[in-house]
Amino acid sequence: MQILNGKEASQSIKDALKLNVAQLLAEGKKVPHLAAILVGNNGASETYVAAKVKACEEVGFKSTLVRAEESITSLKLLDIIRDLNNDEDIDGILVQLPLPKHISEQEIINAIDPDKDVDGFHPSNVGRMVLGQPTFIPATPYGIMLLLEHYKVETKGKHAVVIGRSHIVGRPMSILLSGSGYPGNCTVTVCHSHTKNLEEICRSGDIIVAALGRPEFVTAEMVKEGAVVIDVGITRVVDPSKKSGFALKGDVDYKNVAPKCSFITPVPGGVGPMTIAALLKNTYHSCVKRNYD
Ligand SMILES: NC(=O)C1=CN([C@@H]2O[C@H](COP(=O)(O)OP(=O)(O)OC[C@H]3O[C@@H](n4cnc5c(N)ncnc54)[C@H](OP(=O)(O)O)[C@@H]3O)[C@@H](O)[C@H]2O)C=CC1
Ligand SMILES: Nc1nc(=O)c2c([nH]1)NC[C@@H]1CN(c3ccc(C(=O)N[C@@H](CCC(=O)O)C(=O)O)cc3)C=[N+]21
Repeated sequence: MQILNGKEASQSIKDALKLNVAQLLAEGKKVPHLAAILVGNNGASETYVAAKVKACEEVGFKSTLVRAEESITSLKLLDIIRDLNNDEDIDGILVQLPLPKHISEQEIINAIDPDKDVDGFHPSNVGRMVLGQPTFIPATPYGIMLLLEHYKVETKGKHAVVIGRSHIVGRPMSILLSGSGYPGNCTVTVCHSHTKNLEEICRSGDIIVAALGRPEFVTAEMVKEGAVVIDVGITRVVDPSKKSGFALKGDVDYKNVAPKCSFITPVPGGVGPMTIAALLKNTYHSCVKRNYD
């Protein structure tokens, strides 16, 4: 069993980006600039956005955090996005999800300039991804592809089972794994809450991507010997023994599943850090494409 260490792989991506930034500076060019919009004060969202801003600093990008009250109207939020779209220095715009219920996420995403949509959530970028055209790939599935590549995990001809069909993880993951080229060329089964015989389907998976958000859902009985298991899920569960007061749980029963795997991602330290590294890569490419291509 080998651990797919997202902390390590993301560090090597960040090291490469640092060199890219140094090169831009040496050529007297501007550095990549990411704007993150955080609405309300959801604890998990605060943590993730803080981690993204910190990662920007680490590699020498500029970052701007725009905070808005939970009660902000759609119109006001659209104003913020319009200003960021028009700001020439900004290369990437990210609206941290989920948004408060009174705001339509799709309406907000549609307003982001697709050339600055480093999350890859805009319909034009989703369309480009489906067609296999160069575009911003959503950070979590992109990070998983980079992780598979980093560890040279074989994917060609494998049966990949993706649990979850969300627009930010499961759906794009299934499209990327079924695409041609490496890592891809898988035969993909997408599972969701209406899937029958999910256990049986999982057992036939050479690769399992668990992205449903149910702690320890994937048990040892659902995993075949030698499988590759990617655990996307992160759920905070109350744990008084922890300093923070909570523990992070993946969608996989790691202790019992890991011994059966050829490769597995831990939580934390697996997909999470790769998501951030992928976002930085998208932001760098946006900067180069917008300014210097
Ligand atoms: N590590 C990282 O970087 C990231 C981690 N995450 C984590 O990944 C998890 C999933 O996130 P996200 O995709 O946004 O979640 P969503 O809640 O948007 O989607 C969950 C998906 O799982 C399906 N599902 C739910 N319960 C079951 C079940 N019992 N059996 C089969 N399928 C089920 C749902 O089906 P249906 O469509 O039928 O409702 C849905 O398609 C969460 O824990 C989240 O915190 C998310 C983003 C990034
Ligand atoms: N517009 C938008 N884009 C996103 O990419 C996006 C989003 N909204 N909403 C929520 C999800 C979640 N997400 C994570 C990012 C990093 C970690 C991460 O770094 N996790 C660490 C642990 C962090 C901790 O301590 O909580 C790890 O797994 O090691 C996790 C989850 C991005 N998302």
